[in-house]
Amino acid sequence: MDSSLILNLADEDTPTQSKTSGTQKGGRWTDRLKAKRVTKRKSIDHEGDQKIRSNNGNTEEPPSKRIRIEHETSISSDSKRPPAQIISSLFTSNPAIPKSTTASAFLPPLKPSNAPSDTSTFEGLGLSPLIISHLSSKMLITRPTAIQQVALPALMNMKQKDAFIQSQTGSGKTLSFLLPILQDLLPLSSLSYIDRSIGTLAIIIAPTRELAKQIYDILEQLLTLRLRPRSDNPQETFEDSERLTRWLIPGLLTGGATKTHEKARLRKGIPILVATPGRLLDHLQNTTSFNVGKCRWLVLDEADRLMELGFEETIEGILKGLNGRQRLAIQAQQEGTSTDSAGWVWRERRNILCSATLREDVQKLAGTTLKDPVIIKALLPLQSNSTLETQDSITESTVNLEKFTPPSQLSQKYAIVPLKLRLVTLVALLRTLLSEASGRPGRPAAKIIVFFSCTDSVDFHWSLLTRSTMEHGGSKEGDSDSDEKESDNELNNEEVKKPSSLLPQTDIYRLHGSLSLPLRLSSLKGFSSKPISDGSGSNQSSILFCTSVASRGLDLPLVRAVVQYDLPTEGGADEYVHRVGRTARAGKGGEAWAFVAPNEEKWVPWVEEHMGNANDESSIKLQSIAMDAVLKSGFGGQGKEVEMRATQVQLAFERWVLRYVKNTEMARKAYLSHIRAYSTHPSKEKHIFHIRELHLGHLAKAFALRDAPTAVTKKDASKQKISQLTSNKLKTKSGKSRKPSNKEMDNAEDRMTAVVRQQGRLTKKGGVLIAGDVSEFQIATGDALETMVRR
Ligand SMILES: Nc1ncnc2c1ncn2[C@@H]1O[C@H](COP(=O)(O)OP(=O)(O)OP(=O)(O)O)[C@@H](O)[C@H]1O
Repeated sequence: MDSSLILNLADEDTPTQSKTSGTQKGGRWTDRLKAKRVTKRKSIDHEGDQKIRSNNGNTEEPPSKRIRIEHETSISSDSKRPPAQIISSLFTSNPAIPKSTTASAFLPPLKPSNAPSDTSTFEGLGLSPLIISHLSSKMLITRPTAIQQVALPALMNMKQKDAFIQSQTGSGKTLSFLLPILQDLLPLSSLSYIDRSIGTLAIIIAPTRELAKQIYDILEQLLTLRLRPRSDNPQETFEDSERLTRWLIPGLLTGGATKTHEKARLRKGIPILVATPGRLLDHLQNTTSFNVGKCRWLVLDEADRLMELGFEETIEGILKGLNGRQRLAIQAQQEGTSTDSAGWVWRERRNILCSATLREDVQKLAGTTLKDPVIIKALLPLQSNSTLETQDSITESTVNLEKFTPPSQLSQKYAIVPLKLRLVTLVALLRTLLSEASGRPGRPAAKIIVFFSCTDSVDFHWSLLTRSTMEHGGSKEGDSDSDEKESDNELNNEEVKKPSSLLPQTDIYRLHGSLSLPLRLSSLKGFSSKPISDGSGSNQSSILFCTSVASRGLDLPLVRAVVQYDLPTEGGADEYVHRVGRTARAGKGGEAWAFVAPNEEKWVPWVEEHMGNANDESSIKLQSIAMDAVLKSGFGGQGKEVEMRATQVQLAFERWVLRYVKNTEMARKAYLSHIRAYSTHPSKEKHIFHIRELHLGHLAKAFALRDAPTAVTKKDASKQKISQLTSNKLKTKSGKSRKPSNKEMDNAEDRMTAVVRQQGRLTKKGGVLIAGDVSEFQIATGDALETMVRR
């Protein structure tokens, strides 16, 4: 084996001091290198004990030193010398978990705040019987939610003006505006000349393509509406009757199709249009056949997101375009040059803004878009004496009246997890959440969403969990090199779904903004589709790994839990509420989990305070769950066995990362991107999330790296130039990348296992790791992890 192979892995845990003390001046370079290695190994032996002391009264190294990782560590393929990687136990040298946050009392879920009403009916609100019957027979919607109770009468009253709808996540805002639009347009079906060439009568703007598609799908469902049979023929069924909504063609303008294709559709006429802002403005400016002169409704959905994405000017352009075209259309009719609208009743366009929050920027948008708006919102929590209200203007008191809160039935939990243990705790938590759903006949399979900080982290964790196994090689395709080509192991950009052997009967999907639109849509469709039975009576569960791209507005049915593995870097507490709002929708139950590092514990009271009033008895509280309990329920076993199993899982991940250079590079890229994302927390959150507080060596473990991968200096980190730093690879002398040998990997693992065993944390019987109580662990497959936990 080539003894000149160099692993350019940096070691953040070795004090800079040790580098200097181990520096031998003069002599041959090989001697200098040997001296450096000896110093290095010594420092590794004391890793953890010297660097970051535990909470037993010992001090921690100042944060500024922690992020200085400056020297390279060499690795020799000489079997007598263990590779100089950091081989640390997962369970030592972790910062203390504050006692107050190890576990808190069970908080019983409250009455749902976004559920359909028990008492109110759609009939009572004045909705057409035709629409009511369609809602109940085709969409299984029988009673209105709180926001629908107040929005429908207000919006169906044509004397009312522009409106602002504000309500919790999952409370049914979409139907609050779609139903009044439908009720308004339906009577036009009886006009003799009506067909799709009437042009666009209603436009709904959504900030992203996914949201636009979701609204379009609901609209399509609504527009399959049929009128009652008009003939006396008893043979004719409701289904056979003429569909008088046939002219009400829904359309989607998101830039997904070619412009020529979109233009052709617009020329034919699209009476109800769902669009993203940029594409809509483009057609308003450039497509002369786009007939919007008679447009009666304009809805801006997810207004807060529209503002965050910088669409303010685009929306101003859209308003100008619509107003201009309407003026021209009226003028043409007055001058008798228009023939398509004889008898048409012109009506001023009604503008509606929907948002879960009424922040300053949303108020600004309301100011430019809405004329004397009425505020429509449901005061929550919805109790028998609660009020539903409309107000005549947006005032300061309106804005401050309520904080943006998640649905009250949502169970919100958090666990304080040291950085080194994040990865294994995530696996344990997912296994627990899945196990609660599996194996129980009649229960639907679990759907879980996991949020990561950035695209690279999503891709890395997706690859890691879907390709690694507990088999010795750590890689799915097999143990020997011949079984698996490195190229097969690369991330395939066309793939969004894969099963995971660590999470039985589960497909993992991924979603982020760097995927193409068709892939994003197919990922969402796959994740939210009905679970397929595997023939044994149990259903396939699904997990979605995603960035914040999935936090707003997406209505993914029956999501059982939302896990915020990385807390939001943008959008503060509101973003947290949007993310958790992907579960507990329309009165259903749900769980939200947040991973909090020990140094981030101030986040908990901070987010609680932002969601509710601290002095109020009914203020929102997050329940603390001890990390040990999560590990135990995920991996099973008693006492130290839990730690042993977690260690085995971590080792499997590390093996996979080391197996191919591509894997290592993916892990490093994700690690660096994560640090970069972490550094973007706004300054007002720096007292909670400061990059100086990140222990980079421990964080590396969370990316299954045995070392912090690069020479990250404090200066560089703060300047966010991390990505530009040299990436570390196993290199040959000639500079070519190579993967570590099996021996190198085994040596590293033996040392890690030895560290754990020395501390009395690992027991071995006949070479087999022992497990305790099997019944704790409910998932069963033929995988090695299951075999291990069942022993
Ligand atoms: N009256 C109702 N009864 C039962 N389910 C309903 C009712 N109205 C809406 N829903 C369902 O509730 C879910 C959430 O609706 P919707 O997506 O409109 O919520 P939202 O308030 O817009 O949420 P977000 O703020 O997260 O975008 C959807 O699956 C929808 O079909």
